[in-house]
Amino acid sequence: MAVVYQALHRRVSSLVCRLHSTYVRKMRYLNQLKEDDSLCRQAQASGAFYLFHNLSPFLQKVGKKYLVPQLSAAEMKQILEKLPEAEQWLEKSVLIGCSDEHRPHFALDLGALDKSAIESELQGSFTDLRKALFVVDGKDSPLLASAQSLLQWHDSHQYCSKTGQPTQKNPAGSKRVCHASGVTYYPQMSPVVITLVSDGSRCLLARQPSFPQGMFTALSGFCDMGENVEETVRREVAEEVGLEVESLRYSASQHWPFPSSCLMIACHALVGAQRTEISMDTLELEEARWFGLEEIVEGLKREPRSSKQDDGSFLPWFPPKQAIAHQLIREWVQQQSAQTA
Ligand SMILES: NC(=O)C1=CN([C@@H]2O[C@H](COP(=O)(O)OP(=O)(O)OC[C@H]3O[C@@H](n4cnc5c(N)ncnc54)[C@H](O)[C@@H]3O)[C@@H](O)[C@H]2O)C=CC1
Ligand SMILES: [Mg+2]
Repeated sequence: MAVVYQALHRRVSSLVCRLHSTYVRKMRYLNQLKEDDSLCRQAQASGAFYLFHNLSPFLQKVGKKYLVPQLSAAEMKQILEKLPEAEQWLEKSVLIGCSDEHRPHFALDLGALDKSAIESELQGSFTDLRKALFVVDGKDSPLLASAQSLLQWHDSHQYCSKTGQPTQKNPAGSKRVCHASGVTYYPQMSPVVITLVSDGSRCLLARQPSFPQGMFTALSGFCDMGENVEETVRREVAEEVGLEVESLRYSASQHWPFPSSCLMIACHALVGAQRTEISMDTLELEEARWFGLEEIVEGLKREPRSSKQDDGSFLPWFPPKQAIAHQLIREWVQQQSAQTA
């Protein structure tokens, strides 16, 4: 009876599944792979693999374009067969998504192998993520960022912080377990607010000494334990530029892999038009100032390369479109342009 019931249940589930959209089916499949270890191991055999070497993604340059190649499990085995424990290597991979046709995608770091040997065999190069994100196709940047963050998290959570014993990852890489203490560790992100402060007609941008010359961006800061987003925005703006936020509006969010997996929560904030005198935190910032609409529009057009002046100074430029700061600045321009039209 139980067998009949299970068969019926499977049939109904598969019928219900077929009624769902491609997106829903894909998300359910990915969740199954995270929960079902043997299904995930089987999926590796038909998977596509993205390669990293010490957290730098593998790219191929074709003409002027940088491609992010996917390798089949068979191609992976060819590369790995030169290693003593080839099978165990595939186990180190982490699940990072799947195609609409349910071909699972994995990322694998081959940091223990000779980098130049792989590069010449596969005709490409392992490229620092800070460069890779900005040269690949827009749809590939979030994939590289999340894959690298997950690999980085596994790399830095090899041991249980309670017992000091090694932790084991599940095949999908969605968690690590310490079998001695029973503690399960899940990949973590740090929430960070990024705020574009405006006084109604100007916006405030700042730079840290570590930024490339001439680059200004919106104020940012990590959320403290126990804070909500509104409290972090108010505190960070007060700390960094000495201003009081009167109101704020959520814009969008973005996963950001630097320094290690942040969830960037982007907001627009308004300060009183009569209370705009900046008192800058010189420990964190090198410069913070108000920008008018015209200067922002010019800055958005400027390439970092063309920012240097003959006298050695730099004209302001802003983060590229892959960074959520760029989106905040563009939204502010649209809002100002609509107001003045
Ligand atoms: N995608 C984007 O458009 C942008 C992203 N960001 C990212 O936001 C991050 C945070 O911005 P900051 O102004 O530097 O933050 P911040 O103003 O909070 O200052 C950084 C300091 O906060 C402390 N801190 C507290 N929690 C931390 C944690 N979980 N991890 C590391 N440090 C922590 C450290 O002492 C660190 O030096 C940056 O790392 C940057 O990569 C910043 C601007 C634009
Ligand atoms: Mg900050």
